[in-house]
Amino acid sequence: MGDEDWEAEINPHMSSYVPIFEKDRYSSGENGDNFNRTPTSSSEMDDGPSRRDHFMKSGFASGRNFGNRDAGESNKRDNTSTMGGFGVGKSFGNRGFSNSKFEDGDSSGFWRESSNDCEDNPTRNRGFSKRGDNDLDPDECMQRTGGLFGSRRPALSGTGNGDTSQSRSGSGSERGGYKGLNEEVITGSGKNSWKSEAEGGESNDTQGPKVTYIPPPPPEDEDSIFAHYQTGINFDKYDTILVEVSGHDAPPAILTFEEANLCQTLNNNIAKAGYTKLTPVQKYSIPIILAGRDLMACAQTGSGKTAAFLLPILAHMMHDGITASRFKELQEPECIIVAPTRELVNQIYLEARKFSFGTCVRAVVIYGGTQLGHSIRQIVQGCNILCATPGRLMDIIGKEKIGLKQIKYLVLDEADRMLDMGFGPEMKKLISCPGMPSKEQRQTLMFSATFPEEIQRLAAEFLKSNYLFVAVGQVGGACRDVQQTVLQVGQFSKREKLVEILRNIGDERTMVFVETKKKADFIATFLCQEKISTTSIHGDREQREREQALGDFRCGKCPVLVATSVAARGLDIENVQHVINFDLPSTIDEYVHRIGRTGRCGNTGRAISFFDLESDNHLAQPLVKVLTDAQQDVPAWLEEIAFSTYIPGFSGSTRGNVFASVDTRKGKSSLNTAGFSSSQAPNPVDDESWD
Ligand SMILES: Nc1ncnc2c1ncn2[C@@H]1O[C@H](COP(=O)(O)OP(=O)(O)OP(=O)(O)O)[C@@H](O)[C@H]1O
Repeated sequence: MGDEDWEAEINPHMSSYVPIFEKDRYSSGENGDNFNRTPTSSSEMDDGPSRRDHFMKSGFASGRNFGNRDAGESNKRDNTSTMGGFGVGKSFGNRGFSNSKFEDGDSSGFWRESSNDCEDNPTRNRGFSKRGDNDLDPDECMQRTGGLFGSRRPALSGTGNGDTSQSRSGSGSERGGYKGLNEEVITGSGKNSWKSEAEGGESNDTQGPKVTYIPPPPPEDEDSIFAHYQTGINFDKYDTILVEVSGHDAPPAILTFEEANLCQTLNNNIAKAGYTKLTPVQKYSIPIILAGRDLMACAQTGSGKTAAFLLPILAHMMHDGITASRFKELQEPECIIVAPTRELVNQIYLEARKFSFGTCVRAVVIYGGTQLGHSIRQIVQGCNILCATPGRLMDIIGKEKIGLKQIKYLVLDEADRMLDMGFGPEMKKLISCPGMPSKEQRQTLMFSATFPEEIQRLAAEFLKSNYLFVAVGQVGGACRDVQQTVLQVGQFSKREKLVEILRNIGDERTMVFVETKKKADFIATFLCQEKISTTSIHGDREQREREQALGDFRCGKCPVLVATSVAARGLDIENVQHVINFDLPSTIDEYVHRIGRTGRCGNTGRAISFFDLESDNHLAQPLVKVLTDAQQDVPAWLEEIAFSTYIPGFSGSTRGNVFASVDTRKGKSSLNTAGFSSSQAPNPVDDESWD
């Protein structure tokens, strides 16, 4: 089936929809970036762009709201005749949509696509290469080749075009992604190219289009900085969770913020953030970090790990005195925080900005998919805390905008992810960079909700030997505030079931996880056609689109977000009441992170997972374990599958190994059969479904 067929297939369904648009926040002017416009296109001023084009470019803005927009607003959007979205190119063309009518319940077209496309094949990708989604963020994650700690990316090279996710592995459109509105990219050394923006330019003009996106600055007013959501009814239940600290001479936990003895400004900021009581991970981690110890901390999703490292770091900085920010070509931050996805790193930055409000500590965020010159401009204005994704960080270090000599704190958030074979090579390079203080000279902090054994062992290379290990509850366990349901749903019934559930849910915010980028596009389109306001986020979308999608979801404009694993970790979005695993992930760790997007900070949430007997049996055993540990009902059929697929003492099969229940320094973990964690999978391609 060709591109035209796909267009013919989808167009009739789209024609009746006019998607919603916000005023184009990203167009020229507001962020001072003229490069994102299409210079040859007069169409931004034109009337009457086709509805389909708008739909294609809006990121599936909304089914429900279609029809509500006035033409003037939509006319602001680019009206190129190219359908950059689902319509043409490699996105969906040639993917076998023939005979597939969305309405007629015949999903054969889509599923034929899956089976014909090795990138997406849900069956073939199970286990080892389940992450064959290609949904890595090529700018952050260079793991496709090189194996464990071997990356194709030259250390600190300036050759990698740090500005362009596209340049490393093809443009978004080349890679099959949705290509959104106003996503013009400028290549070469034209007047608008990055080369003219940041000194030094780049040597690889021929490598591909430049990314020119400049994210809009976050709001500066105090109310926005301190905006927060309420803790939930189960917040106090955190106190009952067992905490284990291992390692020598751990300082005692604190019970209140006052005991931490933080400076007044920090205390004010904590109060303004609405924090009155410490969460368990904070009670234990804050004194450990204040005592200068290295730490590996594992606590359930949504339980306040970010503040657990930010507050004591800031307290140290305030206490020791830091150099106030001032313009310098080479900045030497005291703290670097790395995280695996752009959205997460941005979120951490906003937290750092909140807690450092009114101090002279300046936090900066840099991440891929944005203009490199913009990152550099942020840094040279002063930088005490640098929040970064690994790819962009290494580029900036390579460009000698960041010196590492002053680093006192190195934080790996989602540390198991940062150390696995996807990001591990970059992290190894980071700690071997010239100037980076040795582990004896710096404080290294690692946080996650999951910590597989072998990752703990890898982590030792980064940590002082006397590091402390804090385990809040079951390491790798799911948050108990999430009510988990597993339904047996075959591939061919999934869409129908999804629509049924979403209609029952109504307008409540729901994240739908799928396994591939193309499927994310497909399901989002399908839901829009079903008049369910939906947007999507995945690694093939332009950064602008990703941020727009997240914004639309956060504010409730699109209450359904279809996502790949790129959104599985760390994201803290108010009011996400439901997570639906349309496709189960390949690993139990990822399942735990995904469902942790709901039920945060003492609030309750629901997770519904479609279990496909054809492809998900390997997850039965760990799923039963996770459900049982979280005191959830376990369906009898799932127990049966788990029993029939039970592998005594299973560890280290090609699917991964048993996840840790304890600090691995205590010896082999006593539990559990629940593993199949991601980290041991040897094939770097496995990581493609990340960012
Ligand atoms: N002591 C506290 N009191 C009130 N709210 C808190 C407290 N600590 C954290 N929070 C809030 O709880 C939410 C979840 O925190 P955070 O994102 O740090 O969780 P996390 O443990 O890092 O989750 P994940 O494992 O998903 O990354 C945030 O909105 C944060 O502001």
